[in-house]
Amino acid sequence: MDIVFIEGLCVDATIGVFDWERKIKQRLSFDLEMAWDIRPAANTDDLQHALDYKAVSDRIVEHVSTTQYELIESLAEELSDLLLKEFKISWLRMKLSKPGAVRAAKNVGLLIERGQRGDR
Ligand SMILES: Nc1nc2c(c(=O)[nH]1)N=C([C@H](O)[C@@H](O)CO)CN2
Repeated sequence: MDIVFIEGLCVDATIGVFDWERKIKQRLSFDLEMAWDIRPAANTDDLQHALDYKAVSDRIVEHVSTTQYELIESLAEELSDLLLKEFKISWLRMKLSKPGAVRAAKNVGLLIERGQRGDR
């Protein structure tokens, strides 16, 4: 299976478990790998047959900037679920980074895989 990817998609979000976090925006960053057979798009040279990384990126920005969660786990789960359904993606790997969360760390976050990868 082929992969369509998005790296370093940054969105400012209201997210966190502490009261002060509800009053500010914090930068989140997303790296996504999404299973997709690219041959129909390649054979037709038609975006209709491609997994449109711009449309996926726009959807992520819209969802993250219009919702509020305490845990990044909740956001990751909801977002991966809606991407799988809305874009008919069979499998994805999502790295969700909250780089400002721990002062002593360069980065913290989650790496999740959802769906069925299919043929490898
Ligand atoms: N596994 C998680 N651990 C923590 C989270 C989280 O969302 N998932 N969140 C926090 C705080 O909101 C933190 O980001 C503030 O510094 C702590 N641990």
